[in-house]
Amino acid sequence: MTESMISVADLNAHYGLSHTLQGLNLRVDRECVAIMGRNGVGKTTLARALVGLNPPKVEGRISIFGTDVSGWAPHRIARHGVGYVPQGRRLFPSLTVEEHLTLNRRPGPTGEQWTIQAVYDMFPSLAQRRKSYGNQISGGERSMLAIGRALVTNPGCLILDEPTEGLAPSVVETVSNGLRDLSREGVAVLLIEQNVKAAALAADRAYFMAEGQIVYETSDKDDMTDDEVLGRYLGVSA
Ligand SMILES: Nc1ncnc2c1ncn2[C@@H]1O[C@H](COP(=O)(O)OP(=O)(O)OP(=O)(O)O)[C@@H](O)[C@H]1O
Repeated sequence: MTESMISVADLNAHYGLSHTLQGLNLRVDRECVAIMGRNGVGKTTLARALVGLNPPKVEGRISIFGTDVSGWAPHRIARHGVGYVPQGRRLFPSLTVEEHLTLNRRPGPTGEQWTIQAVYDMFPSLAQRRKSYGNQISGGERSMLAIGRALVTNPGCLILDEPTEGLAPSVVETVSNGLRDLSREGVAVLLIEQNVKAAALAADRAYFMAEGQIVYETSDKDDMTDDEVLGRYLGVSA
């Protein structure tokens, strides 16, 4: 059997005495996989561990494209072909929309198809704001720019931490459809998402996370939005 694009085995993370990730296992192939879970269960900690932004203590194995990247620095993981859309977006107030894209643009494992124009085609409102600075755009535009900035690196794997936060429903749909299409083109997409409808639209499979572990896995879209399932594993409803 060939190794998955992302493979995580027995991942543990600690913040001081707090054991945040507790022996977590997951895999992502050429598909879109959602991670769903309540606030504070460790979703961001997981995303950060995958891209090398570690809390004080992390143990376990993280393999990306068949290479063990455990302990690698974030820039090395990025160069390996991993795109990351962080929560909080981390944009630069002194750079324009276009400069954010230009500075990050490079060919990646999937070639060069994600040009700046391709990002503008996906998010037309960014094209209109191309000369605006990172601190002069709306929350939704910030999310779009953070996604665009990851896409122009032409990643082979894309990790997104609540990318639809702050987006209008029509743009949520654009993003979800875009992520689904990206996975169809062979990119491994790991989508942390609290918007269950957005997750179900984009994802082929979902992991439900609670207290630092995966507690449920499904590839049934109805399950992903089912009130009984969501209530049982996440304590929320769709
Ligand atoms: N820098 C830190 N120092 C200490 N504890 C932290 C730190 N960052 C996160 N934690 C704790 O680790 C746990 C997991 O946090 P994390 O941000 O990974 O959760 P999350 O599932 O992404 O939550 P949310 O959906 O609210 O973003 C929480 O209890 C949080 O308080």
